[in-house]
Amino acid sequence: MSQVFREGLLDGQVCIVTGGGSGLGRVTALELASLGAQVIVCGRREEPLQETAALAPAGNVRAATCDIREEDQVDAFVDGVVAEHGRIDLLVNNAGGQFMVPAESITPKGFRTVIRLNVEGTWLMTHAVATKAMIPQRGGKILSVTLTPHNGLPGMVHSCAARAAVDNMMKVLAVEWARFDIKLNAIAAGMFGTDTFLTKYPKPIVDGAAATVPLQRLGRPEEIAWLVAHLASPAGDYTTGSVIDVDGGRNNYLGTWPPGHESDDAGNPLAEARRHLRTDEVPPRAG
Ligand SMILES: CCCCC/C=C/C(=O)SCCNC(=O)CCNC(=O)[C@H](O)C(C)(C)COP(=O)(O)OP(=O)(O)OC[C@H]1O[C@@H](n2cnc3c(N)ncnc32)[C@H](O)[C@@H]1OP(=O)(O)O
Ligand SMILES: NC(=O)C1=CN([C@@H]2O[C@H](COP(=O)(O)OP(=O)(O)OC[C@H]3O[C@@H](n4cnc5c(N)ncnc54)[C@H](OP(=O)(O)O)[C@@H]3O)[C@@H](O)[C@H]2O)C=CC1
Repeated sequence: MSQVFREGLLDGQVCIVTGGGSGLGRVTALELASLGAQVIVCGRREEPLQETAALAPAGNVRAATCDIREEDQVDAFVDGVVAEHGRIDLLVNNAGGQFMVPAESITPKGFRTVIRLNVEGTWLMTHAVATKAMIPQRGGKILSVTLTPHNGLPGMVHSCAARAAVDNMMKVLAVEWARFDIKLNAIAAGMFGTDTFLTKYPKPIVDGAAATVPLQRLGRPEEIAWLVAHLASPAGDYTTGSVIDVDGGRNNYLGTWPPGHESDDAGNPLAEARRHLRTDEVPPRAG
């Protein structure tokens, strides 16, 4: 049962969540399912997908393997969903990722790997779902999980380039496909305490991550899932072409306010002394 939304909010919707076998994708798939949607999760590995399906009490999550980088697999997967359910209401492009290394150490193959997964994989899924289901049925929603801060993450130049491309892909398609009533948005995630996030990156970076967020904590996966559910519901019907940051404020400032050297002894932000104008200093009225 959802902690936020009413039961049955998404009854009848058919939703795909890529990368639904773990982390943000799993929690999102289960939230959509708890609201009555039929959810199909895909990823490369069968086992974690089946685990997600088993976690849905109503049995309305189905698992299917699909590597989003492979055109044939994407076509077969989307054809299968349309054959079984007749329509697709929501695609969540959540599958993605990268490795963190300094730019000068990234090989051409490494750069291509990340671009191929995040840009081409997202495009293949988006194009297949649109052409096979949403354009013919005249409607649907596509959400792509990307990254903040938008001015870039050192150590992840490939992924930052890729996610900026996806942000823009959603914006352009929101204009082109408005004539088919397809809404597309990006959800730019900050840092969320998923198993991969907590184990993949160097420990000092993970340990120090919350301190770089104005709200001083990592995101909780359900905070992505709730936004997806909101946008999937009628509350999201007028939102398209947006990049929505869910990052505890991190896109706007890399840290808390005030930083140590800009605070007084009590930790309050420094402020200039208020200047009181004398009456003979008041500027004359214009005109
Ligand atoms: C701390 C700030 C975090 C900011 C917020 C972001 C958080 C997150 O996104 S958390 C969730 C992340 N989840 C993932 O990244 C999961 C998906 N990722 C992957 O599957 C891999 O990381 C992938 C993107 C590299 C793709 O894997 P795969 O297709 O299996 O690719 P290979 O492992 O075969 O590697 C191909 C190629 O890429 C280069 N490479 C891979 N890893 C590294 C590395 N650690 N350092 C340098 N280069 C790497 C390399 O060129 C590989 O080819 P070979 O050298 O021939 O192996
Ligand atoms: N956690 C965080 O702090 C943040 C995460 N993000 C992004 O959010 C998304 C989810 O992240 P998170 O849950 O933390 O990470 P996970 O590593 O848990 O999720 C990635 C998922 O994508 C799947 N996947 C990877 N490659 C492919 C592929 N070629 N085809 C199909 N599925 C694939 C994986 O399954 P399998 O290996 O079985 O294929 C896995 O389930 C990712 O795009 C991530 O980069 C963005 C910002 C912050």
